[in-house]
Amino acid sequence: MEDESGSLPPKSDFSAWYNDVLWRAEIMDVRYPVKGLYVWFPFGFGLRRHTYTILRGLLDGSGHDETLFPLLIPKTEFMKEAEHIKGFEEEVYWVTHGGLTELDVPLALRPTSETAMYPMFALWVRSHADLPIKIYQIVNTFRYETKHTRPLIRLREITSFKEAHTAHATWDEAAAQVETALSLYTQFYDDLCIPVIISRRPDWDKFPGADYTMAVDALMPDGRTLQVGTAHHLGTHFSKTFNITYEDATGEQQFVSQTCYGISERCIAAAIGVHGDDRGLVLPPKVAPVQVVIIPIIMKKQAEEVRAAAEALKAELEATGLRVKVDDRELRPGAKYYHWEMRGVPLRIEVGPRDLAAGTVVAATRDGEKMTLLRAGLAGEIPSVLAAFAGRLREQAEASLTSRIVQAESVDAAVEATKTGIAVVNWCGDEACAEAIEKETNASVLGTEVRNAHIGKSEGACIVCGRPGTSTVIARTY
Ligand SMILES: Nc1ncnc2c1ncn2[C@@H]1O[C@H](COS(=O)(=O)NC(=O)[C@@H](N)CS)[C@@H](O)[C@H]1O
Ligand SMILES: [Zn+2]
Repeated sequence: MEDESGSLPPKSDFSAWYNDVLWRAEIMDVRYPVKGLYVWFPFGFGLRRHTYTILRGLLDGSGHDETLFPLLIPKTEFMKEAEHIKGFEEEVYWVTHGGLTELDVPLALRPTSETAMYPMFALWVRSHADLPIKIYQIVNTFRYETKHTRPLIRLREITSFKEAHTAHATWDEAAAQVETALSLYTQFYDDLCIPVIISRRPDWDKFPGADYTMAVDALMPDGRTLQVGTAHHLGTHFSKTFNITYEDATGEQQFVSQTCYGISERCIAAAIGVHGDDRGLVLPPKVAPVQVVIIPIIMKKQAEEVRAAAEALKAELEATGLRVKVDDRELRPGAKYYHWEMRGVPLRIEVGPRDLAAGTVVAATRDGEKMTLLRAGLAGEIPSVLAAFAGRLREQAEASLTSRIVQAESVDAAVEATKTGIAVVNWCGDEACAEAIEKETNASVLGTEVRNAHIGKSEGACIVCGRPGTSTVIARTY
């Protein structure tokens, strides 16, 4: 499937680079004959698997139980929560027939699973002792997106939709769970070496049926932000609709308070976009399908010894849990370097006759650090080499984000700042002022109550009307 002809566009031409690298690094095959649906190549599927292993570990480690609900939702349930319907009625796919038989109740393909899960929550929750519920599932969901679809970014079948849903005795407990979700997401993106900005979405952008929405945004190389996660406080909107109640200590029936929080394969789009370079992917070691590639330098003499040494090293590194490949194809080394750099392999180790004689190897990390390492005890060195590489990825991404966050004291300054990144402005919270800002900047109000080490909690006059405002992030978005 590899297409060596021609070269990858420069990353500065991000849209072309992104589409091309998904093909050349064998992540996704976009030729599937349904708009917004794409095929995972095996290498890409490995990247997905390692990424979601981290996410599962964080969820399981913070008291969530993984589960699985049906894909099909009866229209009777789907149509129960008014705001939810309004928010999704233009996006939901309907199944109307089973074979030649028309269904008496049309079935929705889940766009998200509130209306599949919450009728069951009503059966599960009787007393206080049944709370909290903290479950998640990693499933495919379907949204008839009318905006420009893009692999990993805006899909009609979201293949890797991690949705968590919780139920609590009180509103405050649910609010605390939203905070837990946000710190879990921050840890997850830190594992991917991706810095994020967390903010509270304006009310017109919150999840349909939620009290409020907290969002996690990453900044992509083209200066647009990508919403890579959200956490919603649902209050009692859904528990009132689906009658999810528990008997409290006084014997009163109380509606539960709920949250839900989701991440899709956009997390992989962010890892590809934020870290990639002109030679292809640059993958954080924790998620790289191949963490170390060994290149035997085959010469006439000692060819067999070199091959054997490469295989022995592979076995030794795999024994420590690393994902290792030996590339002994009949290709010149440069072609091999190109192949694995395209696939973002964090560490390359060259083994040749000179190395055998010297008892060393030449190692190169994907960001260009070259070093000669002792062959003896090499396996013990790799984790720190990879950790240092991940640290450099994190620093570079952090620097790239902060260099594109600009405090803007006026609408004109916000127009300039949002051409390349994120403007931080004071906004009074009035929708009319937001519309004025969005119109002038051709960007969006991402949110308020901003949480990011580099963005202060400034207060000051709204840049439109002059009334008291608070710091708000503005950016062009996907
Ligand atoms: N069409 C899409 N393609 C890829 N990812 C998407 C798409 N729509 C939403 N997402 C991602 O999925 C996340 C969760 O979606 S959501 O609508 O905000 N929230 C929910 O559906 C809630 N039920 C929480 S699970 C979003 O933050 C966004 O990162
Ligand atoms: Zn204002």
